[in-house]
Amino acid sequence: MKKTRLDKKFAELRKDGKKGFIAYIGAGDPTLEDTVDIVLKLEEAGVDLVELGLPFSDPLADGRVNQDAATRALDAGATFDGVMDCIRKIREKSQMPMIFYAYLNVLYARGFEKAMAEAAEAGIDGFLILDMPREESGPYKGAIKAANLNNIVLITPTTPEDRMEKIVKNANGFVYCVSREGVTGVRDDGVATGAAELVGEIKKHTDLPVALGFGIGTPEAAADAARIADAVVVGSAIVNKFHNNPHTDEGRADAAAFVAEMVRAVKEI
Ligand SMILES: O=P(O)(O)OC[C@@H](O)[C@@H](O)c1c[nH]c2ccccc12
Repeated sequence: MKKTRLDKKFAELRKDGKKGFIAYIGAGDPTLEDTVDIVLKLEEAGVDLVELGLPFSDPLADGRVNQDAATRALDAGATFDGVMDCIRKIREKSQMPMIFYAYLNVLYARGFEKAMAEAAEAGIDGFLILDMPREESGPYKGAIKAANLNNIVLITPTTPEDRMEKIVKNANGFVYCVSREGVTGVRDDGVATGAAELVGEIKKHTDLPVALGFGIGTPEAAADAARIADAVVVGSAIVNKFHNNPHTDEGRADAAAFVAEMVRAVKEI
């Protein structure tokens, strides 16, 4: 596999002894034009990698904030083609690594191979297919590889260790460690207890970087997560901030400043 922008970014972070900051937003929330603007603002804020959720009507792993973001995107008319155009527009201005978070249904409806080829051509570096069990992934793995895309996988606190070993063998790019049970969403109790052990377990089975996410929404929690893992993922807190702020240059700059503060906390540990 040829190195993607994502592979290069993690190699660079490792070399510099720095932790990564990963921001999640819903593609098309509130519109696809806004997504172009928001992604560029995230890059300016120092984010290393952006995860874009492909809007889907039944996002079963997502909490309220991300569900609402997907609904706003669908209501505003975000389509698969529209999202690809949005990625192309971002790529005219940015080479920041970007991956898609997707539910299999959306890709299956498009035609899985076609979806992979189109996303890669538009400038996406990888996929995390949220509801694809390892046991069912056989027919899809080849298409992800053929498009030279990273195949990111999820490990959760309920993943048994023998299964964890098999899941990470399939992965490249990084492994996403879900810090707690349940769905996405900010919690006010900081990083879940047990997250450090879980990251340690994962690292027994892979040399890939491990990113820790779920429930992180403050600079303090982000720094705590960065002490445990190679990268930190923040989703709902960022989605919320961009949604609740006025959709003006000033409002966007304020939301970006909130992100920059968390990035700083991660880089300074
Ligand atoms: O929102 P949180 O709690 O900050 O967690 C990150 C999360 O939003 C993002 O990584 C994500 C969005 N949708 C998902 C579905 C499954 C796992 C992870 C995700």
